[in-house]
Amino acid sequence: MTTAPVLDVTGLDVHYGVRRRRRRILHDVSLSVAPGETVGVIGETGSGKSTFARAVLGLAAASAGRIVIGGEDVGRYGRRQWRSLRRRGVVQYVFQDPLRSLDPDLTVGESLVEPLLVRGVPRAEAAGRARAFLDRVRLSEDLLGRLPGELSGGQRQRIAVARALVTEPKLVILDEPVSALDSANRVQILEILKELRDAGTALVFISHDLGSVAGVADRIAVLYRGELVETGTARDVITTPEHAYTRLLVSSAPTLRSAPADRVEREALRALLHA
Ligand SMILES: Nc1ncnc2c1ncn2[C@@H]1O[C@H](COP(=O)(O)OP(=O)(O)OP(=O)(O)O)[C@@H](O)[C@H]1O
Repeated sequence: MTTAPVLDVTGLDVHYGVRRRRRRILHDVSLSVAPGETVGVIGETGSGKSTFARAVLGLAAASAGRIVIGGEDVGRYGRRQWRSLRRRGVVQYVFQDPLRSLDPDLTVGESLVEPLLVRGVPRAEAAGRARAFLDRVRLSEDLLGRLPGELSGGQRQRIAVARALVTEPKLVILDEPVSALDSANRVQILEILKELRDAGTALVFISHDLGSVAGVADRIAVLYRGELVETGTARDVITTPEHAYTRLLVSSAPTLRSAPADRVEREALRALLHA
């Protein structure tokens, strides 16, 4: 028996600008994510990663292609339908800047409880679940009464992760969730994501850093100049990268190689890419 994908993107094109300023940012991007699967989307700056996240969340308009989330074709969804999709716990998101994912006027407790109340969970149960999630992201209950502005960057991002996952949505899009954090916080959030992944939510983890994605993702999709040039299991993409750009990424990530990166090889790959 095959299970239906929780996210199914086919032939996605996104353009920005109008008339002579119109530029194609994404071209013919197709990606399918199974329930409970973690897919890493990696690419250099400007390759279109955030645009992909925005299109999947209905924040950037597709000029071609189809996006199906949890069995719903969201192509023509308006703002209200998107809100309903999030409220029904189908899709959630975490951005690089946690202040974009959190309401600055809600305390940590309110931020965690609100999505549960909206879904009809009784208040006492919602409060209990919020506390349990604080524990899962390794934060103390003392923070429940604080506002996002009264937390450190790492604490804020953990709250953003907890808020996105507290309703146990089918799909969470994480756009550079660890890029703004120091290395200790980065490692902790990656550990937390690994644990939460095992709870059954599908994650799309977007990052420019192959090293961050490698330990969390089941599959990796490589975006280069707006096109997906390679998709495969994390192991295959890292051990036998096919596209020259992927080989360059792998050779530039020292923690993924047993031997030090070879400069001559990297220069040859760059030359190949720009030929
Ligand atoms: N609102 C916009 N209007 C016009 N062009 C845009 C807009 N947003 C992004 N772009 C352009 O689209 C391209 C892709 O941007 P995007 O933010 O998706 O890249 P990215 O891979 O996420 O990069 P980064 O890693 O730096 O965040 C870039 O050339 C960017 O300048």
